[in-house]
Amino acid sequence: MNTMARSYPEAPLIVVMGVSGCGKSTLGALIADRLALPFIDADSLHPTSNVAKMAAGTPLTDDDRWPWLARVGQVLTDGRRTGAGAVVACSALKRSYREAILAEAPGVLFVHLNGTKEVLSARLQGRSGHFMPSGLLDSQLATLEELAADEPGVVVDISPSVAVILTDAVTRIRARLADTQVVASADVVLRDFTAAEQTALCS
Ligand SMILES: Nc1ncnc2c1ncn2[C@@H]1O[C@H](COP(=O)(O)OP(=O)(O)O)[C@@H](O)[C@H]1O
Ligand SMILES: O=C(O)[C@H](O)[C@@H](O)[C@H](O)[C@H](O)COP(=O)(O)O
Repeated sequence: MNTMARSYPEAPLIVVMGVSGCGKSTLGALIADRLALPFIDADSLHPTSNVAKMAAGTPLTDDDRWPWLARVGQVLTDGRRTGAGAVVACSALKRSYREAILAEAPGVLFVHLNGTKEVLSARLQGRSGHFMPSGLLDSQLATLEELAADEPGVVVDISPSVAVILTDAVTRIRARLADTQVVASADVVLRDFTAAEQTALCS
């Protein structure tokens, strides 16, 4: 295993963002593993009323999302306070949502998983056992305000395989963290895939 350790002044706080089906849960967990950080899926932070609403095919409103975004901010703040850092999968569709997260947890780096409607639709069609219906994709795309160049973050194309996206994301994150020193109070171990992990991801 090729391992690289680096000291940072603060624990990394990363939000993996984008519309439903872009790969936040899948890639968020893998990015967290690669950066040796805890992973939290913001799907689990929604109140049951939000989940019921989405499951019934109704898009959330700002008023539905604000309390949820506050919980996301709290989880990130906890990651900062404990020194553990955090990777959170959270759609964070609008700039105002990202600004609210940043107000709560300054220093967050956003990783926007960006893809075409065709790719997103295919990924959602292939997913089972999730409360979010694929029919909400249009509303998600209409709500999305893409990560702008003046926001703290990186944009990653989701069309390739999970393994390729992961390598791209981690490379961009490492570069940004090295540039901005946004990260980790303790040593953060950034490791490459083992051969077994590569095989599993590419199968
Ligand atoms: N690069 C990829 N190639 C193929 N399938 C993918 C890729 N990324 C994610 N998936 C699949 O697409 C679906 C949506 O991914 P998921 O992580 O649940 O997205 P999100 O959390 O953003 O809604 C899942 O079934 C997942 O396994
Ligand atoms: O703001 C929203 O409308 C929701 O939070 C949505 O964007 C989010 O993505 C859901 O939690 C669905 O879950 P998946 O993104 O995992 O499909």
